[in-house]
Amino acid sequence: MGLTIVVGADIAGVNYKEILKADLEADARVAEVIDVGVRPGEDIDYPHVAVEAARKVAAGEADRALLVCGTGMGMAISANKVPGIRASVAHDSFSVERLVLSNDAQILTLGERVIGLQLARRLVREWLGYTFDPESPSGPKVAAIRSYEPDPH
Ligand SMILES: O=C[C@H](O)[C@H](O)COP(=O)(O)O
Repeated sequence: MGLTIVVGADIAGVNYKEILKADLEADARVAEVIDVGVRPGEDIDYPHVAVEAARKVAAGEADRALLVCGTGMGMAISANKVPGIRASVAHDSFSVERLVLSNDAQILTLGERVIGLQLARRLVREWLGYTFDPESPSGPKVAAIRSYEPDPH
């Protein structure tokens, strides 16, 4: 079964978001892409977009989210306010791998003002290929993160 992925951006990340969204829609591993904005030309501050996307993931409406702002940092900080969400910026191949395989993060954030477009596209392609294994040595560490949630589950 294909992945359902939420995409979102602020005004600083919307150009990459539109391109990455098209890449995701063309990828056979993706069943559905949910775009929470912004639309090109629209200006909504990144925390609102990040939390809307993260809530969809936390509610089980989507498997993952890809969020783009100027640096990726504000999107990650904001998304992590939603209980159960693990989000981080990752701008290199190894970090993207470990974000899923070590940290079971559901949200990848990218910075349009930091990395080139072709690297961003490559990283998103790679990101789709990773699946966390709860039986791996990283499993208990992620369980430990979850144990600090206000409502551990
Ligand atoms: O993390 C924040 C993002 O980079 C955002 O796109 C830009 O935020 P700023 O306008 O506050 O620098």
